[in-house]
Amino acid sequence: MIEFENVSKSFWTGTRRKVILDRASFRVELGNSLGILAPNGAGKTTIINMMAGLEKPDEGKVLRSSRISFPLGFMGGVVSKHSGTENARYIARLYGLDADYVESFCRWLCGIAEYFDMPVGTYSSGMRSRFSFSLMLALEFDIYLIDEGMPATTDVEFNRKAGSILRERLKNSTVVVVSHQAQTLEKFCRSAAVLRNGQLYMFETLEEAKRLYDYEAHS
Ligand SMILES: Nc1ncnc2c1ncn2[C@@H]1O[C@H](COP(=O)(O)OP(=O)(O)OP(=O)(O)O)[C@@H](O)[C@H]1O
Repeated sequence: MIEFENVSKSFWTGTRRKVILDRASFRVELGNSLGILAPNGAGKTTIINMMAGLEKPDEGKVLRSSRISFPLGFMGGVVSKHSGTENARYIARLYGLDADYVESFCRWLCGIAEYFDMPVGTYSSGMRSRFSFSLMLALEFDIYLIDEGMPATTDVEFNRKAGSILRERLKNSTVVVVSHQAQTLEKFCRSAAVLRNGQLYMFETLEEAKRLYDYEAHS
């Protein structure tokens, strides 16, 4: 579970304070995949980073009691001068997993041929996206964090393979997806929330969340 307890977060832009969350409290429960709808710049990435523990709230607490992934696309743990193989094996060991399995799973899924043995710094942005998505799916988490603002892959075959593995994984785990469009959430999420005026409004269904989101967009 991830629980936000009275969390406030804002950024000072030099002229004003940009509020992302204002004493917001909500929970992500295991087994209830959540989609968060918010317009661009509202703070989707910041919230995902707080869930992952990469960013701290200004006030309040973020309680994390499950195995929570790094955000999809996050390359913080990946060393550019090392190859895909070396990174996959190193990260497998960090998570206490079988390095042979993680390496071969990533090699198979990301489909970047000989580049898997080349330094990650030489990868194109599409290759990097495929590598980080593959790595995330090779590790086992209870909650997967996906920021659709991250570079998406344009490789149709990869998207199909990775999408079906993610859907399979979601039978036993939970996902949090943030997006500015409801369509992205439809595939993965049962419930949904709308980020608005520093609060996260939770709904049981995506339909209900869409109603508030569309109303906001047109008012
Ligand atoms: N370190 C920072 N200092 C100042 N402002 C910041 C900082 N980080 C983010 N912001 C601002 O906070 C707001 C929310 O940023 P965030 O990246 O979380 O939004 P987002 O909803 O993910 O945006 P997008 O959909 O465009 O990716 C933006 O206006 C951004 O410019």
